[in-house]
Amino acid sequence: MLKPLLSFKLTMFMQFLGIPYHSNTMTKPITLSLNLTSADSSGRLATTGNLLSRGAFLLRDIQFVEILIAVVVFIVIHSLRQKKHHGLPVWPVLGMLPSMAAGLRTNMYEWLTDILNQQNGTFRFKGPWFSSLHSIITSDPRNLEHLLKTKFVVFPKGKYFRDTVRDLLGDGIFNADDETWQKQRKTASIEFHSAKFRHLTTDSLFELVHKRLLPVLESSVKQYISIDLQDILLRLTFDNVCMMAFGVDPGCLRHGLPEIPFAKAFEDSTEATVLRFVTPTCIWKTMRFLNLGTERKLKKSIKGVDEFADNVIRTRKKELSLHFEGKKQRSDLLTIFMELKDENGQAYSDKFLRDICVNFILAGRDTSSVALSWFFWLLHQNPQVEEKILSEICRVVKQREGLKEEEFSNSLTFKPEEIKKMDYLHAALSEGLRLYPSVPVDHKEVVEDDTFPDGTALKKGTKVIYAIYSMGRMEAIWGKDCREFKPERWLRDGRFMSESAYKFTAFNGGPRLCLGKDFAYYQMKYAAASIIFRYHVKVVENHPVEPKLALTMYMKHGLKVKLDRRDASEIQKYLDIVN
Ligand code: HEM
Repeated sequence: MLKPLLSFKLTMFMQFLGIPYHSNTMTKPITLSLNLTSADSSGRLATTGNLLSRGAFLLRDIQFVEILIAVVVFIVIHSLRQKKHHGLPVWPVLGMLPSMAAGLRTNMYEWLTDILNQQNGTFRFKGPWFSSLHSIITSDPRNLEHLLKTKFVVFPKGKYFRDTVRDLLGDGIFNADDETWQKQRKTASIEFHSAKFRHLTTDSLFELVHKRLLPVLESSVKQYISIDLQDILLRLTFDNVCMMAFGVDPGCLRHGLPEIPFAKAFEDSTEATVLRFVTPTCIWKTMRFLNLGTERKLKKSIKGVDEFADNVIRTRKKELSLHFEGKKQRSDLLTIFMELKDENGQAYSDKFLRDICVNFILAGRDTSSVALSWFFWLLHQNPQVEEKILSEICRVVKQREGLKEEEFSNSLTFKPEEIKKMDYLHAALSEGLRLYPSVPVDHKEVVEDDTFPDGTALKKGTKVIYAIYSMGRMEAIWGKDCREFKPERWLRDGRFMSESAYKFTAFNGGPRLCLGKDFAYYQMKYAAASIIFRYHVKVVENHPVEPKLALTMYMKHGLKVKLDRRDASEIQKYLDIVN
């Protein structure tokens, strides 16, 4: 890089003097002065003077070049030496951006994990001068407890996060702080714990699994074709969460797997939003202003999301205003929030209602489906875990009173209390989430000077990123076998034992602990048990599996699998074992 630049400069000056010069013949200054003396003998004094001054200029220039080389070498060595202290080289002007760019081209989360491991769990990312990328990145459970619980008020989501995702998430729960957040959290929390809402969600899941998911899977078996399991699971959870949020079934999961414009718009908008986090703010804001590139895509996809939401809100308002006698009472979030009033006694605006629903869809759609995708991939590599899950399913169902053996057929359905008893499955899903958390990194902002328990000083305005993915791969937290898939680490005497939320942060912790955690486990366990009981899920050979850079941890190339139906003798084997 440096050599061509210098040789280009020398070539220019040689040409200026009229001396033939090739970059590979680094002519020494002495040779040059000899040439100048021989030119003197021709008696042309003016030319000689000219040449002498040109020569002096050249010598000065060569000194300049040498100084330049020395400065550049110094900068390179100095920047590289910073790696020891800061975890990464720190370049003038660009800070750590070149290393981050390289990290983005590989597996970003593994790249981050390596640095955090070298830096004892916390490091300071220095972005380019005047950029918004400076931050503290941590995976230390002590710091997590401090920021998520002990000093919760000092670490809100903050202005940077809110500004970055506002176009998509508005003032919805994921993107709100203070009263706006509290209000939504309180209402949604009451709702999530109400029996009516639980029935709505479990009933809708039951219908989706038995009337849509299993028939779609069965049809792939009959046709001997492979399917993208991640896509199918995303459709399942999308339909399920739209029922919870809007009370509307978009019908993504059905035969033929149709492309639903709302689902597509939703996916595109989350993808384009996440790119803002790795782009200096001034650049994406300029792109947004000029309606260019990813910002143009974002604008278009948000329009698609808004159109769907506006339509549902308008229809629901009309429906509620009619007050049909004897009409079945709806218990979705949209209806609940529509019936509430704000602090001035006014109904919530359509925009706010849209924000609430979009945030819940984001919360409930991508998280459980990507968690299940990674889980099935891990099962494929750990068949002994799959066997233990199947054995547990058979043992739990066998405890049913008056059970007949023919019930162990393709039409078996699980009862909610049976799902609860499946501790090993619960442990296996938790283990999957430890290694592949659906939200791999999360973000906070410091609103007053503070210090982390590990001694890191935090200035007001600092951004803090907690690396949930990396936490699952820290020997200091999980021991030497931290990279192994071992559901047993979650069990004591066969019972599931939960871990501290600051060590296992897949569901966040403190006052902002995931509101849908219990439902998510139920949903994942129900879907997983229903699939595992009927099929072996085999990942197609050589299918590439790697995470995609997004708000949630998608598999970049989906999960191509082929299903094999389990035969009755296999189930019988497990029934005999449990007998
Ligand atoms: C495996 C499944 C899930 C995982 C791993 C998960 C994880 C998380 C995480 C990490 C957060 C914190 C996000 C943040 O503050 O930046 C969160 C918040 C939240 N989750 Fe979940 N989630 C899951 C499923 C669900 C489901 C199914 C729902 C409901 C439909 C849900 C509803 C929420 C809500 C409403 C919040 C916001 C809480 C708040 O800010 O007060 N989640 N979840």
